[in-house]
Amino acid sequence: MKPPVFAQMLAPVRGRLAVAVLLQALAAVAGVVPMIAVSEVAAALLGGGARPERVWWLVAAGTAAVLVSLLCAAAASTVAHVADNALQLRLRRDLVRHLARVPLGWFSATNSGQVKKVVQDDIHSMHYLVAHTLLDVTSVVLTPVTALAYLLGVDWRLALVTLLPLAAGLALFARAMSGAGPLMAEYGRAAGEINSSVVEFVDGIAVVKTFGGARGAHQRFIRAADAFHDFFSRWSRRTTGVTTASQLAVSPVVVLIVVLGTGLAMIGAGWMPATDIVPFALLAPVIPAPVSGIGTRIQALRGGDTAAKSVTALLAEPVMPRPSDPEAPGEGGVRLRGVGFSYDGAAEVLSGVDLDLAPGTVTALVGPSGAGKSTLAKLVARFFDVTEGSITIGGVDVRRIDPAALYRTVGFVFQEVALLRGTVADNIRLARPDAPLEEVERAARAAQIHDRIQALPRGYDSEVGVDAEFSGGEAQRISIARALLADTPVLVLDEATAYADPHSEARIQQALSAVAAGRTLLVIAHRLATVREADQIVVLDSGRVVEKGRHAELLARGGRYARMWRAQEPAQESRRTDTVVETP
Ligand SMILES: Nc1ncnc2c1ncn2[C@@H]1O[C@H](COP(=O)(O)OP(=O)(O)OP(=O)(O)O)[C@@H](O)[C@H]1O
Repeated sequence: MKPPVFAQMLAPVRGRLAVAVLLQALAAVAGVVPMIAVSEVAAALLGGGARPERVWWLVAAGTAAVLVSLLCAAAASTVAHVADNALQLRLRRDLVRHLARVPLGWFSATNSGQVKKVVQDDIHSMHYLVAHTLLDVTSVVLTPVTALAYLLGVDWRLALVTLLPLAAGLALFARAMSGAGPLMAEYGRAAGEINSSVVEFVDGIAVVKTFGGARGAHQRFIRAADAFHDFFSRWSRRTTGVTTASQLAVSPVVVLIVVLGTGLAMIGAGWMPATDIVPFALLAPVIPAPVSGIGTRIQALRGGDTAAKSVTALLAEPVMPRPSDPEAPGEGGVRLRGVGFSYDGAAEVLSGVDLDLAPGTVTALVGPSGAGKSTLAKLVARFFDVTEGSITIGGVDVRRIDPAALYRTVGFVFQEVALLRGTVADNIRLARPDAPLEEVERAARAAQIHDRIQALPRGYDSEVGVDAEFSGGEAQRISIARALLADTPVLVLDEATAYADPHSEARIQQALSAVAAGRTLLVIAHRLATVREADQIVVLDSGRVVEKGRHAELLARGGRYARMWRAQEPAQESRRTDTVVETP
């Protein structure tokens, strides 16, 4: 049988955990000693002829054992928590180090959710396992074993009888759990269905209500809740009886009835002295007690193992190879030769793309949705590595450039702007934390956002999310200021389509014109009106370059671009006054 994954993960702190488990074992054994002492005292007193000094010795031993047990348990918990801290620190460091090396493009919304779950929830599950469950299991096993060992010494026959309720409890528990695997999977499915229908309902409530679908979405939730209820009723009907019988079998009353009944019969038959019943009355209920908490402990161990598997899987995500002998990116443009790319190794998203972005020029990428525009743009900033061909900057392959140097060379302005917690100035300074405020302001002015920032209560020191809230268009202009300050010679930008307000849009376009000055710009354009003046327009379709040229040339050619232009023409007319991304 393969050892559980968490066992391998605990290897670095195995020594400390062994010490913690040993201390807990001492605590568990010492915890039984006072009960043994009391039963010995009681037996001695009941039997008559007890020597006072023996009784005092027993009292002293019992008291000392209580102290030892408490101290050992506290020490075990401390050592386990220290081990847990060390493990968490190590895992978090490993995760951060690893995540810094996976391709940037890997961080899609889904994967970011996965990272959040692993770093927060799974590491927490592992904390529970390392700092609590292992010690808990140790005492739950050793306490009854110690009690049983003592009782075997008193009277082995009656000691074996104390095992009967334990055996019955375990057998009933096993019966309740037989076939639980598929049922647990069904439980997971039913609970998941409820969760997703609630999320769907809440997330989409505006859309759902506007389009009159509230009833439908509501129905889905009600159906999921009903299904969960049905499942739960079936589960309860199937297991409640057996689980209750199992709990009853190990309850102190039943244990005492069985053990004392048998004991009294044995005394009556003259098989054992009457005083020997005392230790059994005190210690027998301890023996089957662990059965009542077995379910939660198995659950905790399983949870820890599942969490360890997720952490292992995240640590196994392929990383981007780093150049062993990196080169500095050369001066000059960006060149793509025979570029092919596939996300899954099967479906080709890009193939045979040849493209030259001459220094200081604007290249617009256009094409239908899903043509591969964003993918191509991301390859330039090495969010992923090409599957075929090569991308060079100033003659140096991007794979041979140190990532930090690459990010100083290629900047990105996304449609989805991420403003981080911190001051507005820090947000603009992201790439150059030491940039003086004058430069920050100059960038903000060029990005058409300076006045808005000045109007905030604390100006550039206002905190995003605290006393600075920005609209989508404003946030985009901040990200443009960020790109201006970063001052990368190559800039990739995903043109915003979301900001329909003409005023905001015109200001974004002005800001983009400032960005274009003197830079090699690759812009993903959704509206052709914004790229009329580009030095080069590249039309992508199904991952291939189907046309390339300037606006007038492409129109005159009457091909794909001309058709797209005509299709968008009414929109172009209404936006004719827009500023475009102009060549400097
Ligand atoms: N992270 C990803 N994993 C797998 N497939 C992806 C991923 N991102 C994009 N794709 C797929 O690659 C193809 C090209 O997508 P891409 O986003 O590059 O197109 P696009 O031209 O930018 O589209 P749009 O204009 O709609 O943004 C699509 O079929 C898309 O489903």
